[in-house]
Amino acid sequence: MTALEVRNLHKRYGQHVAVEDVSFTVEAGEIFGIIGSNGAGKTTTVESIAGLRTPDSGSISVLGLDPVKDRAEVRERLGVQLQESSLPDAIKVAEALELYSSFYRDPVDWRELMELLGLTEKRNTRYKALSGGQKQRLSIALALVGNPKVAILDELTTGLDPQARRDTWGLIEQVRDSGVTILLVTHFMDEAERLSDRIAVIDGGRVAAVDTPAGLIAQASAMQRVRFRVSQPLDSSVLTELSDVADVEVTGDRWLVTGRGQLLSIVAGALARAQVVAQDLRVDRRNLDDAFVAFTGRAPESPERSERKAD
Ligand SMILES: Nc1ncnc2c1ncn2[C@@H]1O[C@H](COP(=O)(O)OP(=O)(O)OP(=O)(O)O)[C@@H](O)[C@H]1O
Repeated sequence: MTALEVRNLHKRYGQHVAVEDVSFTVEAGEIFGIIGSNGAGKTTTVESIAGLRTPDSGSISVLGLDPVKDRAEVRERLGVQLQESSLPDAIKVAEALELYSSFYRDPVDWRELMELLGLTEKRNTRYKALSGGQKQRLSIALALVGNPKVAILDELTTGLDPQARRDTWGLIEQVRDSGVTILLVTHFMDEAERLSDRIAVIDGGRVAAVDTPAGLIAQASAMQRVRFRVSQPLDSSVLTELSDVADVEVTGDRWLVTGRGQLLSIVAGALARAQVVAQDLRVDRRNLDDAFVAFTGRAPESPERSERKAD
């Protein structure tokens, strides 16, 4: 079943085109990642889905509803955690959750949610006194308190330390397993790769690619690299004459073979036939960072650069 459908979305601010042409479909129960550099158009896209911005053209369907025409119904079914929450400094954790739950027809038990997100101990703490990680967890709780079928999480772990990021990922998987479809906006490749069932790469207001993390990596890196060391002489023609091998580099006793297909077993077979024992034989693992560079021509941002202490 389709949970979200975006077709030919276009949005400009004055003369500046923020979203040129974005289309994708999210199936119910998926974690669907949206990755892209700063200014790629991610937030404009998800805020249009949430009905917070009105597209200039294109269509959006959220569980069969139009976010602009059916705003009230969409609000009931869609939970949104945006980049910056705008809670008053003086509001306490429990007050915020109780207040937000009163906005919905069929909210979850906010006390259970507070417990699930590890905030019960902080129930009487004012918003301004929470740490970065606690504020983040509260904003996730507020996005989920209305018992949504679909949740939008924008820059989920920006500013969290590595442990808090991993804890948050575990939590999001739990939320997905409870049946909520999740649209996850991030510019962190490790987060997108770890959590997403499928990912859209957005670049310059357009969708550059949509696939599973493994599919994106495979699309972007047809070439593989195999490394090994040898302690005895080896004639490079043993490898260069293989049809799947594109290049062989030798530095001292270190060999680097670039090629296609099942390169590791092809190289291992050739070495065995030449009766050469290779040490440290390994294939370079390609990751989503490599795929991102291939699709956008830009390096992804690293989490460390935007990290601040969380708890
Ligand atoms: N309200 C606005 N008025 C004018 N320009 C805007 C507005 N909102 C966004 N933009 C511009 O539109 C482009 C897309 O912005 P958007 O926030 O959608 O990108 P993003 O991919 O979410 O970026 P980031 O990762 O930095 O949040 C950017 O160039 C941005 O400066």
